Amino acid sequence: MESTLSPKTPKDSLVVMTELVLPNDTNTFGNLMGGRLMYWMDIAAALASMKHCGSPVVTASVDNISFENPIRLGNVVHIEAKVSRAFHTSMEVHISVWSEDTLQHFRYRSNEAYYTFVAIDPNGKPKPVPPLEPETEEEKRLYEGALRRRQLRLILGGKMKPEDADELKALFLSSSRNESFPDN
Ligand SMILES: CCCCCCCCCCCCCCCC(=O)SCCNC(=O)CCNC(=O)[C@H](O)C(C)(C)COP(=O)(O)OP(=O)(O)OC[C@H]1O[C@@H](n2cnc3c(N)ncnc32)[C@H](O)[C@@H]1OP(=O)(O)O
Repeated sequence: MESTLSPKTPKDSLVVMTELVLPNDTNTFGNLMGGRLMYWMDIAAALASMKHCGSPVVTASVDNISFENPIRLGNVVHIEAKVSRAFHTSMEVHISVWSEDTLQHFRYRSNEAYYTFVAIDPNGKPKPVPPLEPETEEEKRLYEGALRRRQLRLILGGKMKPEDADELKALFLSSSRNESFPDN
C-alpha cells in the first residue's frame, strides 16, 4: 500500500551521540561493557527513528552486534544513527560506532549494527511511518540491503516463513550461480 505521508531523507533522522567511558561503565579489564554500549546505541537509534516518524517508538529487534575493538576507560564514544529504510510501521536504523583516544589523537572503529523500531500510536498500537528517500550512494546501498535484512530478522523472529522471503531466496540463488554477493 502506497504511503500518503511525506517522505523523509536519512539526513533528517541523523543523531550523533557522544559519551565518555567512565569507571562505572567498564569491566575488570578497564574496557567498556558491551551491554552499556548497546544501551547507548538503543537510545541513539530510538531518537533517530522518532525524528523520522515524529511519534514514540519501541525497539522491535536488534541484529547481531560484533565488538571489533575494545573501548578503553577514558576514551570517547561517538554513536551515529540514522534511518536506513522505513517499511509500513517499522523502521530500520543503521548505527555506526567510533571511539577516540583524545589524548593520543587516535580514532578507531568499534561497532556497526541495525536496530528495528516500531512507531506507536496513543493506544500503544503500531502506526504508519513516512517513507524514506535515500540520497547518497551509501544511503542507497543500505536501503537496498534493508529488505533482505528485514526478511532474515522476521524469519528468525518467527514472523515470516522462509518460503515467503523472495529477496533472500534470490540472493542465495545468485550465490549458488557464483554471482557476486552484496555487502549487506
Ligand atoms: C510519556 C511518553 C513520552 C514519549 C516521548 C519519550 C521520548 C524519550 C525517548 C526514549 C527513547 C528510548 C526508547 C527505547 C525503546 C525501548 O527500549 S522499548 C522497550 C523494548 N521493546 C518493547 O517492549 C517492544 C515489545 N514488542 C511490541 O510491543 C510488539 O511486539 C511490536 C514490536 C510493537 C510489534 O507488534 P505486533 O503486534 O507484532 O505488530 P505487527 O502488526 O505484527 O508488526 C508491526 C511491525 O513490527 C514489525 N516487527 C514485528 N516483530 C518484529 C521483529 N522481531 N523484528 C523486526 N520487526 C518486527 C513488523 O514487521 C511490522 O512492521 P511493518 O511491516 O508494519 O513495517
